[in-house]
Amino acid sequence: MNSDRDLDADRGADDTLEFDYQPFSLALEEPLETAAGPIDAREGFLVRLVDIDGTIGYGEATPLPGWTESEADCEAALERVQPALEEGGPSAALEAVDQQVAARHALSLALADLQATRQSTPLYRYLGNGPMIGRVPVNATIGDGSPAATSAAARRASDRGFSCCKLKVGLRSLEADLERIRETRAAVGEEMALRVDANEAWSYDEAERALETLADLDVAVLEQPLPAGALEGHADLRAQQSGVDIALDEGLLEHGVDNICEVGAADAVVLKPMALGGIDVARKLAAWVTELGITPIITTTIDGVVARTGAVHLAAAIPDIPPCGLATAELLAEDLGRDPVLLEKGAAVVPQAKGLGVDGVWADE
Ligand SMILES: O=C(O)CCC(=O)C1=CC=C[C@@H](O)[C@@H]1C(=O)O
Ligand SMILES: [Mg+2]
Repeated sequence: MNSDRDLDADRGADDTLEFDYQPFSLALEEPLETAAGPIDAREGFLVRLVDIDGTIGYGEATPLPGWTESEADCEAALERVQPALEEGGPSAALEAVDQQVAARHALSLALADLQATRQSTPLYRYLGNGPMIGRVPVNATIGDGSPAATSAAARRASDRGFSCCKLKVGLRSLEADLERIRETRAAVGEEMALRVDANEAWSYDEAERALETLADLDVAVLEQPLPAGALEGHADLRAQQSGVDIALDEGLLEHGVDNICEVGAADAVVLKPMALGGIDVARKLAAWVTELGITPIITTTIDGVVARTGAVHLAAAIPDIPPCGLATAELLAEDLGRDPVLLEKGAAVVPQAKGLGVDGVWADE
């Protein structure tokens, strides 16, 4: 990717970058029930960089307990950005927030949006220098609920053209979850790709038992069945060769790519740019795991329009990306501004305007 070095090379113009941030709070339509607890609102900070010509770059930090630094640590990191920019430019500012992934995500996204906007190129092309991409495939995200509610939600997704659904499991007994998946498969037919995400809730025995039924029900991916620490356990599940891919999400944050590869713990990894420190970090990880034969899946942490759109551009910069967890706008009851990403037949239509393609989000604009 072009990097903040481009901006540093432009120093002069960038000596006068102005950084600012605004807090926000977004309610969800209804809580997303996960095995790690419900997510009912998302609080964070919208950030903005303005250069001497008035060109703007937006970023978003939406900390999520368990996944990123706390809101207080995030805000403290954002406070360090302006002085660091004045001292040493964009690289120094990124270094000042290096240990706070949500804050770094916000700043690096604002820098990338600014630079892509200056180059009059959509963010995904600035990131990847690749071909024009019109759309990226996305999955519907379905929280815990009764078998009837789960299968009805999957059916609605199918009617809207989604060809992949991810179901949250792990809040009820294994048998009850398997019943939900059985009913869902019956409701959507065999064309729909199904994934399940247990958010670390299962024991090894439960996961092993589950795999047999999941394979019978043609579930494509089982995400984070065991606690993040259980690297060998995930490797053992993979060794069963059930036909169901094992994906690591929390486990990637805990162990990193090298350790996962060493023991062969994953067929796929879930990359949440806002929990990894930025779309630049996530993109490098995606390229690295692809080389190693592991599939990257891009998702959000149920964020506002700025971070979500950044994740769509990231997915568009990755060749042959499988369905990604990017259809999360509809889980929110409100947003920071107009969504430039249309969802059409199970795909996100990638904005082709310059930069992120997000505007009108700053409170006094
Ligand atoms: O991947 C998706 O379909 C949407 C994002 C998603 O599922 C998650 C977002 C935030 C927190 C988590 O509970 C969850 C996940 O574990 O992947
Ligand atoms: Mg997950």
